[in-house]
Amino acid sequence: MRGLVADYNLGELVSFQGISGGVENTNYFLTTTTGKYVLTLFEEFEFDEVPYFLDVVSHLQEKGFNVPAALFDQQGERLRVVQDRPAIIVDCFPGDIMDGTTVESCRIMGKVLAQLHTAGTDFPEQRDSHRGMDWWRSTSKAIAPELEPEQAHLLLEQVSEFDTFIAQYDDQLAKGTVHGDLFFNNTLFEGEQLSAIIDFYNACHSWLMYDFAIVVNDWCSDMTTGELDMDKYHALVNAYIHERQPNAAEIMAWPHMLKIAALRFWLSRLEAWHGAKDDPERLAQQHDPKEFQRILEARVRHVPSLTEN
Ligand SMILES: Nc1ncnc2c1ncn2[C@@H]1O[C@H](COP(=O)(O)OP(=O)(O)OP(=O)(O)O)[C@@H](O)[C@H]1O
Ligand SMILES: N[C@@H](CCO)C(=O)O
Repeated sequence: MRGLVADYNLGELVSFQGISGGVENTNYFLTTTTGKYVLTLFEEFEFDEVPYFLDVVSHLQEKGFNVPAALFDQQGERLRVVQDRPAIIVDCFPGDIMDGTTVESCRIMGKVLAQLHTAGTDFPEQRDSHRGMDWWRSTSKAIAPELEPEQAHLLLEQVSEFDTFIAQYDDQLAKGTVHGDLFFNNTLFEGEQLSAIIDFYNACHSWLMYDFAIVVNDWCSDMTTGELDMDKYHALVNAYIHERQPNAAEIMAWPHMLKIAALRFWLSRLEAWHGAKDDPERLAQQHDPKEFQRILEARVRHVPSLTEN
């Protein structure tokens, strides 16, 4: 670690500490004589896949967002290899992960999400999601036999319903560069102020309404029931719409996007859960798939309108 830090213009290493929060990458807080930083080792991507994500973040940083762009070492490299993994160092932002969302934080997120979507539309690179349509079609077929019949039916039925919808309306829905995983635990707040958005490693070129739905499902749902907290929902949705008005097809797509966004995280959690089931230590670190099963079931029962708030 001392040798790595010495390759950057960050002064000398004082201390470092592993971060236990994440599930996808390996992260460390670094304290040096010039400040605090975060080292990320990418566990899911090979070296050549990482530059896209670094370019997304630097594009958004240039547009004024508080996002963690990779720092350059003394050779002018921002992507390194550490312990055989691609690795970067970024600034450590002030603020904390909230224990839960509030109506006010939802309002802030709605506004900033619409601004992020607008800022991402002129990003020149396009990358399909590695957890997009192809992935959920094949993974749902692979996971379904492991589920109770009722759950398997829900999963396969929803994938098929979305296929039918998107075949007809895809070209009418705005696409752009989106975060893809903007859960509240990927934001830092200092009091009521949003101080940073982190973890852009699910960024991709996709439907803006899909990204909007990912955010609403996580920020506005009661995780124990899956139901929406309507005060949070109105705050987030109204703030978004105030900044970026969805077109008629996007408004019609809203229930489909909320359902498929819930399914995507139900499925990724199921996949991770099944992958870890023989290793109790890894299993204990996994997010609970049931939370997103309940959110999907709640969205199948009812989706509030996007516009009549
Ligand atoms: N630039 C940063 N500034 C401050 N804290 C950070 C920064 N990057 C990461 N962290 C801290 O590290 C934690 C894990 O980071 P991150 O969410 O990127 O990991 P991850 O493995 O991708 O997590 P997950 O997959 O669960 O979303 C964050 O919750 C946050 O506490
Ligand atoms: N936000 C994801 C984990 C990281 O991709 C989840 O909660 O399932």
